[in-house]
Amino acid sequence: MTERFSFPSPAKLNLFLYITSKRADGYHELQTLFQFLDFGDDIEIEISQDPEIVLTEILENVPVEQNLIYRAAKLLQQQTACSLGAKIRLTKRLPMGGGVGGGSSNAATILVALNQLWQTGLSLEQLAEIGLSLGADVPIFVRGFAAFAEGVGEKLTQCNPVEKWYLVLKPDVSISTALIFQHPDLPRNTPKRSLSELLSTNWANDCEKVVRDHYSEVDDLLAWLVQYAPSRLTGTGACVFAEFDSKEEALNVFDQKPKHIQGFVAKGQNISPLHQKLNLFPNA
Ligand SMILES: C[C@](O)(CO)[C@H](O)COP(=O)(O)OP(=O)(O)OC[C@H]1O[C@@H](n2ccc(N)nc2=O)[C@H](O)[C@@H]1O
Ligand SMILES: Nc1ncnc2c1ncn2[C@@H]1O[C@H](COP(=O)(O)OP(=O)(O)OP(=O)(O)O)[C@@H](O)[C@H]1O
Repeated sequence: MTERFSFPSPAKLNLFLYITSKRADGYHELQTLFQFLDFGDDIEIEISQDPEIVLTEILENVPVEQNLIYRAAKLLQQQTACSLGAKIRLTKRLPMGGGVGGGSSNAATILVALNQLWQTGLSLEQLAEIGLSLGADVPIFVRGFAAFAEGVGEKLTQCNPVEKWYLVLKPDVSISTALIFQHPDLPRNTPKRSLSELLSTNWANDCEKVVRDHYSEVDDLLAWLVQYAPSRLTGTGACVFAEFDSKEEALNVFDQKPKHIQGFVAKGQNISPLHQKLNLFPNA
C-alpha cells in the first residue's frame, strides 16, 4: 500500500490592513500584519509514479483545473521537470472566500509538501516565488512566519505579534475581493508608516467601512462582537474576528453567537502549523 502523508493548511488573519496606493496594473499596495491560526484545512497526499495529479474531493463551484491545489501541484511539476504525480485528499474546514486565506494556504501547503515528497529540492524562497503567481497571499503561507507585508503582500518582514486567542465568525454572505478593491469609496491613500509606529497604534482594516456599508450581515455581526472584545474584518471579509487573552473568554462568546453563524475559536501562531509539523525553521 502506498504511504499517505497528512499536512496542515492553516488559516491566517490580517491583524491590520492599510491600503497605501493603487498601482498602474490595478493592484493595491498594502501594509498588513499576517498571523497564522492553529485551525485550518488538512491535506493528505499519496505520491504516484505516474505524473497525474488527482484530487479526490471536488470543491463546489471550483473546476479542478482552477483549484489552487491542482494548479500549485502542476506548477511545481513543470518548474522542476518532476515526473512523479500525487493523489490529494482535502478536508475543507475554512470558509471559502472568507478572508482567512484558505485557497492560498492550500496552494502553499501543496508546494511545501510536494517539494519534500517529490524531493524536488527548492528552497522556501523559491517556492514562495512560484506561489506568488497563484495569489498574493501564497508567499506568506510558504515562508511560514508571521509577518508585516508590504507591496501586494510579497515584501515580508518577520514579526512576533502576541499570540492571542481569536473568535472568527463568518457572516452568511460571500464577498468578492476584486469587487471591494474596485469600490470607489475604498480609502487608498493611507500614509505609509514604519512597522514600529504601526505596532504602537490601535489596529484597523481599511476595507472595513466599505464592507460594512454594503453588507449588513457583516455590520450587524461586528456591532454584536465589539460588545465583548476588540473586533475587526480580516482581508476583504467576509470573516470578522474578536481577540481575547484566554481560550475560555473566546469560547464563552462563541457559545452566545447567533445559531446560524458559522465560526471557530483558534490561537494565533507566529510559526505556521505546517512548518511546526515539518520542523522547518522559517526565517526572513
Ligand atoms: C487583501 C488580502 O486578503 C490580504 O490578505 C489578499 O491580499 C487578497 O488576496 P487574494 O484573495 O489571493 O486575491 P487575489 O486573487 O490576488 O486578487 C483578487 C483581486 O483583488 C484585487 N487586489 C488584490 C490584492 C491587492 N493587493 N490589490 C488588489 O487590487 C485585484 O483586482 C485582484 O484581481
Ligand atoms: N483549494 C481551494 N480552496 C479554496 N478556494 C479555492 C481553492 N481553489 C480555488 N479556490 C477559489 O479561490 C477563491 C478564494 O479562496 P480563499 O479561500 O483563498 O479566499 P479568501 O479566504 O478570501 O482569501 P484571501 O484572504 O486571500 O482573500 C474561492 O472562492 C474559490 O473560488
